[in-house]
Parts: sequence; structure tokens; C-alpha cells
Amino acid sequence: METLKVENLEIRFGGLVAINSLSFETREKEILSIIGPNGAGKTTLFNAITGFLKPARGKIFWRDIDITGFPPYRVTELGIARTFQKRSFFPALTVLENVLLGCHLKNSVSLGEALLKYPALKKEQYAKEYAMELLDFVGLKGKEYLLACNLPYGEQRLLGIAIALASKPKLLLLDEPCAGSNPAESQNITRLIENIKHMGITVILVEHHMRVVMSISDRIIVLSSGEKLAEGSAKEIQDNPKVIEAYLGRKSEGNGLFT
Ligand SMILES: Nc1ncnc2c1ncn2[C@@H]1O[C@H](COP(=O)(O)OP(=O)(O)OP(=O)(O)O)[C@@H](O)[C@H]1O
Repeated sequence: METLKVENLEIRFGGLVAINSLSFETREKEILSIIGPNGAGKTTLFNAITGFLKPARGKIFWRDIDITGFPPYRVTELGIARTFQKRSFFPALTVLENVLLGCHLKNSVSLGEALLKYPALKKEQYAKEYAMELLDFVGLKGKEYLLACNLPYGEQRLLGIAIALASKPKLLLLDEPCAGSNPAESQNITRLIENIKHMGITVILVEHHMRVVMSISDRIIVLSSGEKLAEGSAKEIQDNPKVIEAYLGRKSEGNGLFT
């Protein structure tokens, strides 16, 4: 089963418990959103799943393999990719070159292929075609030969998604893909995330734009101070008084918080 299982996860920064006894499981080909106020532990959770942080306690399983403490490159090899809040590409390379670097992992020539004298050129050609397709898919067709640093901010986020997709993941972790986007760009990214799901990829989404979260999530988990406060459908989450309180710091109804 292509599911991620997080069991009793605990992450500490010195005395601070950033994630506390967190357990959850993804379902295949769903969009699972993780929301919560600033500092709730969302990025820390992504860092632990993708091997950038070692948990103090708990386990992370992917396809029933215990990946707890695996280094990031092993996690990627096993089919988990992520985007970052901060810029995570090479600014002085072209858009296409950045995606080709992402393709590299899945396209390096294996020993068997080398022995069979599989033409490396064919592999390179395949990688280029695939990278061009990906750029078209995320909406960057025509921008392939621009330097990545010359893309406007919204398009830099699309490039981040294309780079993540280049490793052909089965699970994609998106960290605030709509941050800094205008409403039209957010709508664009929303459609893109839905298309990614339709490609058969499970998505875990961290996003502060509630309109986006509520419109595309199959399920939502709410984190507060590193703990799971609630889990359910968009409707269940919006109606949950504990969630409203965590966001506003007081009991409130009909606040338009999630619209
Ligand atoms: N490298 C670190 N060293 C020390 N404390 C950290 C570190 N990274 C995160 N924290 C702390 O851990 C807690 C969780 O932070 P995290 O960035 O995961 O929250 P978040 O939910 O992603 O917040 P935001 O929505 O603002 O991105 C916060 O209290 C934060 O200050």
C-alpha cells in the first residue's frame, strides 16, 4: 500500500516540543491538508518525514518501510518529494536545467544498463522531453530557457513544484505553495494540485489560504502546538469549535475564518 504512517512522532528543539505524540496515516491518492496557526509544527513535520530532522521518538513508515531517520536522498528515492517555503532552485541555471537536475535521480544509468550499453544520449533526450512535459504541466511552457532567478515569484513556486515532480514521486509534500500569490495565481495552483492528485499522486498540503484548503482537501488535520487538535472533512473542521478557538484564541462562531 502506498501510504505514509506517522506513529507517535515527537520532535524536540532543546526544551521545545515542536511535535508531540502525533499519529496519522495518508490514504492513497488523496489530498490531505495539514493546517494550524503559526508555529504549530507543520514545516517541522515535513522536515521529519523527508529526513531533514530526526525525531526524538516515534516512527515514520512509507509503503510499510520504516523510513525514520533516513537521509533526504533515500526518502526521495523511495518516492516522496517536497517543495520548500524558501526558494529551492539554482537561480543562475535555466528553468529547464533546474528540472533536469531533479530528473537526474531517476535517470542515472544503472549498472545493468551500462553493461547493455544503453545509449546515455537516449536517456538524456528522454529526461529533456520529460522535463519539458513537466514544465508544460505546471504552466511554465515557453519559460524553459529563462534563468530561474528571472521568473516572477508566483512562477518560481511553480518551478519548485516541477522540480519536485521530476523525481516521479508517489507522495508529494507541498509547503505553502500559494504563499505570496494573488487570487488568480492561487486558483491556478489549486487546479494544479488537483491535477497532481489525478496523476495518482498523494498530496500532503500545508497552506494558510483557507479557501484553497477547504476547496480541495479530501481530509484535513489541524495541528496546534505540535499536537493533533482535529481531523476530518472540510465541513467537520470548519464547524469544530476547538479549531476556531485555536485560530482566534477565543470561542467564536460565524467568523468567516475559513472563507
Ligand atoms: N530549527 C529550529 N530550532 C528551534 N526551534 C525551531 C526550529 N524550527 C522550528 N522551531 C520551532 O518549532 C515550532 C514549530 O515550528 P514550525 O516552523 O514547524 O511551525 P509551522 O506550523 O510550520 O509555522 P508557520 O505556519 O509559521 O510556517 C515553533 O515554535 C518554532 O519556533
